Amino acid sequence: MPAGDSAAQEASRQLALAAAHEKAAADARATASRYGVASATEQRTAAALAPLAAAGYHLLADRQWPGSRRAQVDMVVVGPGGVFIVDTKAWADVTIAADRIHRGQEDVTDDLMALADLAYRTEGELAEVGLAPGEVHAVAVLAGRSGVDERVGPVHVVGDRDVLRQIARRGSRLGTRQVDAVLARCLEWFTHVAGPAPVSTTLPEPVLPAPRGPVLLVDDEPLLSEAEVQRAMLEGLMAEPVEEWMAFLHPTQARIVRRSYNGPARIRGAAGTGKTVVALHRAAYLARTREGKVLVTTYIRTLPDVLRQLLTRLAPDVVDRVEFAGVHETAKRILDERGVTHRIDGRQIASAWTAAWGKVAGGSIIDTDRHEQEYWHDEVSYVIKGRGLTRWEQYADLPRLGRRHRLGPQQRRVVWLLYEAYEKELRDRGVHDFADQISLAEAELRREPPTDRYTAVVVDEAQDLTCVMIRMLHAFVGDAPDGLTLVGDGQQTIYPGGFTLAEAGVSVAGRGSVLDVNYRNTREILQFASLLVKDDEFADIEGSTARGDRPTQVLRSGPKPVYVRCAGEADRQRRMVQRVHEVVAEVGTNFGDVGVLSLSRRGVEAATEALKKAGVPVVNLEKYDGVPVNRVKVGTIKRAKGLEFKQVLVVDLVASWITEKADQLDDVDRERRDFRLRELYVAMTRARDGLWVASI
Ligand SMILES: Nc1ncnc2c1ncn2[C@@H]1O[C@H](COP(=O)(O)OP(=O)(O)OP(=O)(O)O)[C@@H](O)[C@H]1O
Repeated sequence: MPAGDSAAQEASRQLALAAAHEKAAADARATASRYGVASATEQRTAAALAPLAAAGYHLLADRQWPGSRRAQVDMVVVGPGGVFIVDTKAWADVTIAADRIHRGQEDVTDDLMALADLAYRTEGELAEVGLAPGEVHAVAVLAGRSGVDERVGPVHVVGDRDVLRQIARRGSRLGTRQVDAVLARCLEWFTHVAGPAPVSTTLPEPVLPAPRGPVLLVDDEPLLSEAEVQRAMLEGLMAEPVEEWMAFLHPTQARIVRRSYNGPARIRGAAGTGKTVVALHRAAYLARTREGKVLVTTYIRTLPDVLRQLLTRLAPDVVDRVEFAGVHETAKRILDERGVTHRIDGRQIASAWTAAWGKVAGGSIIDTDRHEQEYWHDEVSYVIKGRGLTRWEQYADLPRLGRRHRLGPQQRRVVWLLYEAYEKELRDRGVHDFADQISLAEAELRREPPTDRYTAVVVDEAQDLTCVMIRMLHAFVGDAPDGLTLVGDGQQTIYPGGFTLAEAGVSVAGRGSVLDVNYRNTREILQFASLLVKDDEFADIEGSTARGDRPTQVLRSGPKPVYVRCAGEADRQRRMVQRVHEVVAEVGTNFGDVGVLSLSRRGVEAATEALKKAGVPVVNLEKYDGVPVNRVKVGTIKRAKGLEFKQVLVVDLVASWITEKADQLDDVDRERRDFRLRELYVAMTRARDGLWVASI
């Protein structure tokens, strides 16, 4: 090869090398400038958050992005207000609209979704120590901005002047013990970044100029004045602390809240095991993670108000995406929206029943002194209408689940005639009863299925619902994943009309979860109440005859329940008033912590009168909506479903109800006894600390 050729080759090699160096230099400069901005803005966020350390927060910096070898999390903040995964963005020209975020023309929403995904995975990790999912927050901080308070999906977008206030205002949701548990888990989950990535030595290291001091702020403006910092911190300190269960759960509960069920699911557990707690957290979780509204419903009309109050404190961010309504209210809304006329008129309904009874049943073989008319009314309302029966053949040999008193063909025939007559009387008066309201709504939803009215339906105290009610609620969501969640306890079944989910067209096979730690009652109260139902069997909605779930753990203990045998009604009222005065004299117990419960309305009236006469402030449970009020709550046991009180007084027991032997009773009395004892069991398990039962 001629010498000139090799010189030319070497020259071009050198030129190529020089070009490679130039390119490497340009790349390094670009990276450096990115790091420069990032570190300056991150430092600014860190400076903004620093005052949180004085309020029990831990600021974790330089943490690895779990699951990624290179990416880092700017800052993880763990403290009384929960866990915040903070990512600072040095983005100019940011606009947020319709759940998307743009940087100039560029849609950078996906960038934030990576943060959302990390928060979601972190929720799962921290559920293992019991942290409720709503306590993990993804926060994107816009450097140099203030007055920003937006959401892009699950990510909270704030300015760096706002971030302190946004975190501090969460207040005190976790105690020190819980913060420690969460922190320990976070330190494992977000590992410390070991050191810088190895540097390639192919190119000679450049000689760097001496540093001219750290770059701390993007601009010279101070981030927040001392007064602003104090104001932000004070807001958090003034916020009322939430109850423990609102932020911290048993790991089993936390896992169930987030569990994905590929269709309708059932969550069961004995009284006081946190079913309502899980139902509320799950509703919030579903509202947070899905588009659309979540319905929380139950049979008792007044309970949804109480649940709404709780969710307002538990998950204020999503409370407006969760609808609370009793099943009848839900049916009414559908009928009103769809223009289906229906008229409910209590007086007309009662008169239709009386007329039908008089025409068909009075003096017949079902009109005996073994049953009050109420029994047959329940047979029509719950067993026939509740199960949606419209043809005699359906009823003729129907297994009447949960109703022990067997009916022969003749009796059934009369019951059916009574039903027919009652329906005619209702129609003649132009009215519907409450069971009609449900079946009309169910038929309407079947006729024209709703497209996206609710993304999920969560039913609390599901054992109280009739078959048609379940069908109606199922129609909202069908078998969609996580669509229908039924939460309840068959042991607390106090209405007749048992049915199986198969009959309602719902399958929860393989999608069941059980809670088994009692958080509410003391061991002593639970032992006392459980005696009532120790040999009880009930028709379970999953199709078997079941015995109640028993908690494997009862966390609290306290004084033994008090059972008093009174000389008569007057003596009972006197002792009841005395007991109320005794318990409110205890430290930490007020009138508002006391529930006086009765099987009958008559018992409620008598107790109310006696308490009022003694100057004790009372509120009827029918009027109680969960807003704390310092009055003794008086009501029927049915109204007390799902509620709890520090002190419970059960005021209209008859001694023989407890002592009578089940095997010495016939079917009629046995059935009556089963329902009565289950109802008393519900009453007694409302008590957290103290139980007082009076009989005559
Ligand atoms: N993880 C928890 N930590 C602390 N308290 C809890 C927890 N879970 C539940 N509780 C408390 O236990 C009590 C019972 O909870 P909840 O009302 O949800 O039970 P439930 O199973 O729905 O009861 P029931 O069926 O008898 O109505 C409530 O006071 C609740 O706050």
